[in-house]
Amino acid sequence: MIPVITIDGPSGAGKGTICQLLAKKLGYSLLDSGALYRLTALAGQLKGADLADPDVMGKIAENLAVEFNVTDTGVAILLEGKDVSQAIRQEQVGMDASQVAAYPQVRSGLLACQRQFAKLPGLVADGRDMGTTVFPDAPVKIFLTASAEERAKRRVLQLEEKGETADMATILADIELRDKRDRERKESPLVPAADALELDSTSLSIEGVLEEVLNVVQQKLALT
Ligand SMILES: Nc1ncnc2c1ncn2[C@@H]1O[C@H](COP(=O)(O)OP(=O)(O)OP(=O)(O)O)[C@@H](O)[C@H]1O
Ligand SMILES: Nc1ccn([C@@H]2O[C@H](COP(=O)(O)O)[C@@H](O)[C@H]2O)c(=O)n1
Repeated sequence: MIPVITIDGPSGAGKGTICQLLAKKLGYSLLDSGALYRLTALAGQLKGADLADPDVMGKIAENLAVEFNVTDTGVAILLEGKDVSQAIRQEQVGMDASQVAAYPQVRSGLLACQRQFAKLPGLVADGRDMGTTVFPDAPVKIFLTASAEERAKRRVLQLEEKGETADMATILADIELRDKRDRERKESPLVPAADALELDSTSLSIEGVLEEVLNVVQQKLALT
């Protein structure tokens, strides 16, 4: 069986950061499922599609021409051959991704693509429904949270580090809207899997979270 570690949770909880560090440490592959929802939204925008049409967006999701190329500096994400690694990180693309992610047609359109990431020696999967829907049999499931205020603070710092201006009140409102959509949608809502370990990172450093996660992984997978 391929060992899959799922880390789900709301925006800005630190999933991406921890998943990257964990995958590197264990030599596992990495699935950034949020990138697939962002790519679907961006592909829709570039094609001039109606983002409010679930059937149209579902077809776009199912037929995404995407490549993840590992480079010395990180992962280059290509959409139809064009590097969109930066473009998909824009706040507006994140908001559009959160809109189209509520459509069952989009979620089912991305399922097979996500499951193809599971390869030996193992996979670290980052998202909202990794432990509940995409990899329900994963042996290690973590649900990573932090207060909305702390997550907004982290996002503001992250944007400022990239040289962008960020308004705390706007970012907090965006985070709360995304949380609401993710938690209240009918299809694969953001909820911890029954067998997930919940970890609140509000007052933990990145190193502190990684240490706790590694402890859980070592216990569950009996790694040395
Ligand atoms: N425990 C922590 N303490 C302080 N800052 C953190 C912590 N974890 C992550 N961060 C920082 O918070 C920001 C958001 O983290 P990250 O992108 O990993 O969150 P995420 O859960 O993947 O969000 P999203 O789902 O929206 O992509 C980053 O700048 C990251 O360095
Ligand atoms: N498994 C997932 C992953 C993401 N989403 C939605 O996509 C949006 C963008 O994700 P990021 O993690 O890159 O911020 C996010 O706001 C979710 O609405 C999802 O539904 N399921």
